[in-house]
Amino acid sequence: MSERVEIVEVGPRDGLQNEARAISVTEKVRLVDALSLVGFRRIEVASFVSEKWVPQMAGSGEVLGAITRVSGVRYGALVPNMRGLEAALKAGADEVAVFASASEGFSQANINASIAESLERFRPVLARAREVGVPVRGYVSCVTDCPYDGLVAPEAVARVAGELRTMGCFEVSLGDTLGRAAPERVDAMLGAVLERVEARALAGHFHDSFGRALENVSVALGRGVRVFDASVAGLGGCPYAPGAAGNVSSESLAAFLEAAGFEHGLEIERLRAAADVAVGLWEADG
Ligand SMILES: CC(C)(COP(=O)([O-])OP(=O)([O-])OC[C@H]1O[C@@H](n2cnc3c(N)ncnc32)[C@H](O)[C@@H]1OP(=O)([O-])[O-])[C@@H](O)C(=O)NCCC(=O)NCCSC(=O)C[C@@](C)(O)CC(=O)[O-]
Repeated sequence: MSERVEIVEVGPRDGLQNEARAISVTEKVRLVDALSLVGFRRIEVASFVSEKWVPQMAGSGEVLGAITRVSGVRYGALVPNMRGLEAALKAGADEVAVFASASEGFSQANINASIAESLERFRPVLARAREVGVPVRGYVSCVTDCPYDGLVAPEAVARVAGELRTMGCFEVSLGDTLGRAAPERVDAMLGAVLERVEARALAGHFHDSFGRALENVSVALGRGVRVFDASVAGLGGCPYAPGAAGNVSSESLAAFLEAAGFEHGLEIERLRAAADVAVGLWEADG
């Protein structure tokens, strides 16, 4: 039997947070419901951040309340602080994610805090989530390149990833936020991170601005990473990373993994149907 690689669907969050127009709760729910039938074990559907900072994620509580939950699927949400965590718990998120950066410039631009301040902010979030039995994922953004500070040193990524893991994150997702990473730099970054975090607790999160995301997935597979984030129809980007395109598309990642001899557990026809729903959102965008 071939080895399993998990694709974590992040389109409803990472994708829609960057859309130009306001997407209604009904439209978001339609997309999540289509994705729920595909076979993903985890779908990131919400973000409990300031509506002033990211207006596109308004209504996240309503989205979590209105989706048709499918057994075996964990529905996740981003939380930047305790307030976000409490809102996510109230809305019934099955998993939450805190998000840090390996570069100071992006940390300030994205969450108005230094890296050290952000990690301190996350400690009580992890403690409270542990109390109520909700798993916490940790993101590290800008793992090779930062839109404000330029190149990021592998050791800086390893430090933040190690802190998040030590704090209790069950998984650390390494984000090439700009989609600018060259495979050899991803390899060097992973070499440093693996000194502190075991491969089974890592995920790869590659944006595809320059068409190199799948090469970077390949490098990470070679390093033992077996979880990758992807976005249906390649939706997305980050409002605080100018010029960044969406994540690698879930469809191309599934095809790539299949060709490389891995099992992903997704039903391709249903994935295509969900991609049609996502493309419909763009078309409505004009
Ligand atoms: C962290 C803050 C809130 C700090 O924002 P701040 O201005 O420093 O802090 P604040 O405490 O003064 O809060 C500002 C306002 O937000 C409210 N507020 C405070 N907390 C919350 C909350 N949880 N939910 C809702 N509202 C909140 C708070 O009440 C206040 O409202 P006001 O008094 O002005 O009316 C802000 O910077 C923020 O929301 N940033 C989020 C930015 C974001 O979501 N970026 C995109 C996601 S990260 C990403 O895309 C990278 C990733 C994960 O995909 C991986 C990758 O690709 O690299």
